[in-house]
Amino acid sequence: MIEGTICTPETVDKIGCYGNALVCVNQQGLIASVLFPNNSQYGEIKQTAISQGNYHQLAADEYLLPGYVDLHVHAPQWPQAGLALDLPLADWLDHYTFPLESKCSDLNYSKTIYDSLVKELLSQGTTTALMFGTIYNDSNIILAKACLEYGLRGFIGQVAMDNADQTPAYYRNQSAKDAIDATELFIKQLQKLSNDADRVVPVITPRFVPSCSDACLQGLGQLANKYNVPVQTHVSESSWEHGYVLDRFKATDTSVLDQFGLLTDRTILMHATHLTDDDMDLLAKREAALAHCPISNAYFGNGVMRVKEILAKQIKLGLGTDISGGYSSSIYHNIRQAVISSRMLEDGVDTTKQATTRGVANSRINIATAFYMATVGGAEALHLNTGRIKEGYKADFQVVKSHPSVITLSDEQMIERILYQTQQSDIKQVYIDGNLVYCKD
Ligand SMILES: Nc1nc2[nH]cnc2c(=O)[nH]1
Repeated sequence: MIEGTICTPETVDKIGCYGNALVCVNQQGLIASVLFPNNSQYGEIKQTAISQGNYHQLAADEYLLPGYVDLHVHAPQWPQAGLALDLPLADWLDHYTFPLESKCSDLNYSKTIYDSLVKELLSQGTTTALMFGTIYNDSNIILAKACLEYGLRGFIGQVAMDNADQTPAYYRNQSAKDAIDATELFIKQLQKLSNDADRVVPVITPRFVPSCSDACLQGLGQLANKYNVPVQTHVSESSWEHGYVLDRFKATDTSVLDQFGLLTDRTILMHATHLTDDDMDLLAKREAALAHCPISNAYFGNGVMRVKEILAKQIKLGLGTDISGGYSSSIYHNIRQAVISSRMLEDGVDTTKQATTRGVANSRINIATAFYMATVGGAEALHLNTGRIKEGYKADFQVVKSHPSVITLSDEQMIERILYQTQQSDIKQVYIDGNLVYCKD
């Protein structure tokens, strides 16, 4: 049981902050109740928890927030975070990223980097991560075991990439069949490894349309239908990538994925900076989700995702760090960048143009919306009942210490400042399913 001030997303642009909340967690790791002093049972329930040694009172400057859902991580790229951002997407993949990922054929190396990554994500307040692994089954299993060992809820993809035109010989599936078989094997392996259905979850992962043959996309679509597991891939990420798919299929990524049976209500598509209106309508119709990676998009996206329009169309939308296209492992940094990028989209950036024609009107989002995406948006994309501090939701929390203020702030101002100013060292504890998985010092 935790007592203190809670901050939880209420609507897409409103955060609720409540003092003296008593958050009770049951044996299943769910929030059993959130009580306030005006509740007649408050005192008795609190006393029982204290006498059972099951009570944690937050300090006056600490706040309880939901843990974050990071909807896009490339686990094998963790050693490269904060490096190598000087090339456009296709060159970056060829020059830096494929060579780096191919190192995961070494399982000792895999264990070192995956242990480090999982611990890092927890220390950033991330409680669920949707991750790309590599083409190597054994290495991906090591990532899953790291999630189980340290407690992170991990959705993990066996990467499929067999198109010889767009992938190097040293790092590709030898055939479409090889990619499909490896994916099916991984689904079975992970389902066996995880007793509890949602601690480590296999994800069908065509890297992106350019790196897959038609036969590979077709086979993965059949697996999506057979196993009803999540699907993840990059879409319409850069001018080059968007144009490549238009050239090859005379259609956009979103509609190509749909043709191959890969656009389901369990699909999460990353980046999507070049979506058309038709793409958005199709996404809404299929109930597929999007992952906004605003830091990464500033490097590779060649544009800003139209977040406001996407939300208005009720498309599920979460946030991702995109390690290592994004330099940071922090969802806080991406919350801030999501707001900043939306402001630049609205205002435009080329001051040689008239202010009235420079930007895209009505594009800005506020920090509450970015927080909503980091919590509820990501949770909805993965069909998880997490992301809110509310009865029935998973007890996935972070305890954050606020920075001292020279003026008195309301709780609403405090959460705004927390979202803008929290650093890794301010995150004191992290809980997943009610279990303490990270404690600073
Ligand atoms: N940002 C990003 N985009 C991709 N498109 C295909 N592969 C990748 C990748 O590793 N990172």
